[in-house]
Amino acid sequence: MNLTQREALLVLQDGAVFKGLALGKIGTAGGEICFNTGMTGYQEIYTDPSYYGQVIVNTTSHIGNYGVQLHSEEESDGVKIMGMVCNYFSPIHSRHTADSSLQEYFEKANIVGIHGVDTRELVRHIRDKGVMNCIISSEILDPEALLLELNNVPDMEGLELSSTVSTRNTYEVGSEDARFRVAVLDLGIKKSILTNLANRGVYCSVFPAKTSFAELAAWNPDGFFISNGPGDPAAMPYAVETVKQALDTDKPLFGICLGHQILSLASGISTYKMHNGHRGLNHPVKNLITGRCEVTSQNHGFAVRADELQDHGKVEVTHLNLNDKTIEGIRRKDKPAFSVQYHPEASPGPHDSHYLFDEFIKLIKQA
Ligand SMILES: NC(=O)CC[C@H](N)C(=O)O
Repeated sequence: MNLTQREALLVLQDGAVFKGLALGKIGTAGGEICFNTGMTGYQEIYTDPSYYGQVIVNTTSHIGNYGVQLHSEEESDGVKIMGMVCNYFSPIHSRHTADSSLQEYFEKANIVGIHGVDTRELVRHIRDKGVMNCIISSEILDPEALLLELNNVPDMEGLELSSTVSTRNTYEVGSEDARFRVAVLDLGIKKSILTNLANRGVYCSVFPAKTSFAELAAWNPDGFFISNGPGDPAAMPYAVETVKQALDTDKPLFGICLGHQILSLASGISTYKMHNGHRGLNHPVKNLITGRCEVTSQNHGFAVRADELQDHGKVEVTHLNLNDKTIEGIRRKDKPAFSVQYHPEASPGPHDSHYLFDEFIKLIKQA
């Protein structure tokens, strides 16, 4: 497949302009600009619903070179990012199991991208200035006009997005004869989380984001799972309320990423927007209980406040990020509930943290 040599532009909210070439669909797209440093797993990243509303910069030097696999490497029912920026975009792919090229995949999903951008320069710029919105276009090549368009891109702070990407209808995953039943609150769940639960003998019922606690409880679960997802956790009082009520049952509860932030909010700890998020596959995290270091997969732009966790009567910190000491995991002292900010399902990423799923099962068995 040949790429066009059509020009494209990336314009940041602060007026910085980067020139490149078009990829994917010809068009215009805006969102919050985020960089992911992972060297593999681009398809899992593009289909992770937590990236909804965001334009992804892949800092790895080659993108597209292994094509895409239609179902096995998708983390949801399709591409969820708003747009993509990279340095070298490969028009050809070589992997005998690939179903198509990334170019074709993006065209079908209506995703606009730009390649040939010096991603090192771009990331240094965002790293220093902090996270901001951006717009990419292969149809409007006037920076001033794009800056005006950028005003229509909503600010991520205060934005509720889970109800847009969550399932419309409740569905089940796993075998009905499984040993345990877990009610999953889908705030934008990745498929591999459900696979990890089902592989451990869990029958999951996956509920839409705005399902009331009464509906979850009526299914008579043995435990609750609160998923990852896009947007600002502080804009989701409905999910915080559901988690508060789930905690009152004293049944085991496990949260990942957005789910971790919601458990924190439900426990009286606030969240904040980070200067830049953590997105990549090699973030070192210290498990404070075992003293071990885990190499983790991460994708978040908000975090929970460390100062509010000091001497907190009901919550203790279980995991710390070794790069910047941000909170990576908590557990309730008074309830069988815990959560992590990073992604133990490791898709894409290292498998160091799979044990957390086992710990959830152990809590359910004990209960
Ligand atoms: N992966 C996630 O669940 C992301 C959570 C949240 N939207 C954040 O950016 O921090």
